[in-house]
Amino acid sequence: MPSPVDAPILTADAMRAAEAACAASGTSLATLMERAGAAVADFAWRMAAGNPVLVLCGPGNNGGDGYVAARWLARRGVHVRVAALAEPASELARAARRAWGGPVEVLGDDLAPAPLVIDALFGVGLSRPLRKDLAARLRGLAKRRVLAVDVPSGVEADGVQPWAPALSADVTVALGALKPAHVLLPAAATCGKVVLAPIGIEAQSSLRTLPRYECDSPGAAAHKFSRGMALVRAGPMRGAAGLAASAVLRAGAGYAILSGASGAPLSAIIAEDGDHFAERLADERLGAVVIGPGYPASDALDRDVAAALKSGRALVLDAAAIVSALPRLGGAPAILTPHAGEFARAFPGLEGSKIDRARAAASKSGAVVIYKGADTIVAAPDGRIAAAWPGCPWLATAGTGDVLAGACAAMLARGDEAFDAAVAAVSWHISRARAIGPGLVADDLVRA
Ligand SMILES: NC(=O)C1=CN([C@@H]2O[C@H](COP(=O)(O)OP(=O)(O)OC[C@H]3O[C@@H](n4cnc5c(N)ncnc54)[C@H](OP(=O)(O)O)[C@@H]3O)[C@@H](O)[C@H]2O)[C@@H](O)CC1
Ligand SMILES: Nc1ncnc2c1ncn2[C@@H]1O[C@H](COP(=O)(O)OP(=O)(O)O)[C@@H](O)[C@H]1O
Ligand SMILES: [K+]
Repeated sequence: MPSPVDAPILTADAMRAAEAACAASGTSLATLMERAGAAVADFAWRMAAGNPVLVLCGPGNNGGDGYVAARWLARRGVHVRVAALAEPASELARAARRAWGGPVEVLGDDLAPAPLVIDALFGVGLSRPLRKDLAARLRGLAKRRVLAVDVPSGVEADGVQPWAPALSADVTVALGALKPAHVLLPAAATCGKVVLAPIGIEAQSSLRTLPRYECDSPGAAAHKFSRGMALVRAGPMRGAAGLAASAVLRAGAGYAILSGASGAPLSAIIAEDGDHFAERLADERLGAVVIGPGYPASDALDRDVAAALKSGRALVLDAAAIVSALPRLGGAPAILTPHAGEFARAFPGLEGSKIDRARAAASKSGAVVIYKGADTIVAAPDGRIAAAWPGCPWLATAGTGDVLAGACAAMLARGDEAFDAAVAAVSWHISRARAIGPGLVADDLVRA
């Protein structure tokens, strides 16, 4: 289910800093917790639809949010029970429990379930995986509707550790901002629908979810060259380059040239056999060049990559062209589009979450990196990052990456700077895939 659009994503440390800044500017943490619990209660009230609710509270402030939510639900007439894993360990959580004032059951093996379970056991403060006995007890509550407070308990918020929650959520209420775990696998797949409760925190972040894709119509005075010209270099597997060239046109550029192929899937593409690549690279109207789709590592690829780099054009480098170009990029405007295998070859030894690794790759290469996959991350060398979860799983089929490379070139040729072009291309790709849905093959993405 789509995440909130263009929403801030904060790590646990950044969240704590935002929380502290909020406190320093006069909004107490107790107020934030009150807002958080009230927001959770609001979503829970709608989800429960009149049915009883069971709130599971942990020892920290995530548990504190749970006690507050229970109080608000009871006030709205919901039949709500609370079960605690342990005594509250923070002053805020203790106060929230006192204010709840109702009975607190023990989260033991014999705990009776309820149609809606609110998971307020652990949030961003989780410091280790869930104990096996607790995980087993929680699994006994599965098959109920689950609303997770901030993150499903057991998930590490920064998305570095692959720890699994015992209960997958139907809805996760992200407090103040999204966390990396909401947009990175494996955790993201356990969050269900993620909704954002702003709670009044100033959540500034250069790490955000994808904006909505918006396609501007060409201006009334547009012509094919003003809409942008892109050149796709074909390797031995012509079909891949043909998909990329088709995507150049479908994603909104006005003119596509396929160099090194005698035919193209669309008649509108200028297909050129023979060696006119260098000549085309010199065309002043050229806005972007794609190399890599269907072009395995070879001396010929290295020569073409070198020529493209020398031309100073904005480049989209896919597959083997990424490793070929990397040592020679030198700050040239470029978008790299590696999938996981290509990323590991191009950027070995990086650590941290997928976001951390994408950020490091962009900073190291000086290029915009689209680290593809079900949880695609777009990273710019200046630190801007866009997270594309959830994508469209129907894209897991051959040739869709070639289409994405062509779409990147279209956005560059239309005049976007590299990060904006990459973000627009990823949004275009996913929105198109969603519109097609079941049975999608890569060619469908570039049909009318
Ligand atoms: N940011 C904001 O603006 C706001 C944040 N708010 C809320 O606060 C949440 C963060 O609260 P938090 O920092 O108190 O941490 P939390 O997640 O409750 O857990 C820490 C406790 O769990 C324990 N513990 C850890 N791992 C464990 C394990 N595997 N198994 C067992 N125990 C384990 C740990 O103990 P220890 O590690 O010391 O043993 C400690 O006692 C945040 O997610 C949001 O819901 C809102 O209230 C208001 C605005
Ligand atoms: N499970 C998935 N869910 C969403 N998107 C996916 C999934 N698997 C792959 N994709 C997307 O599909 C595309 C596949 O690209 P790639 O692996 O390069 O394929 P190819 O080289 O065959 O074109 C990428 O844009 C990737 O993000
Ligand atoms: K939780």
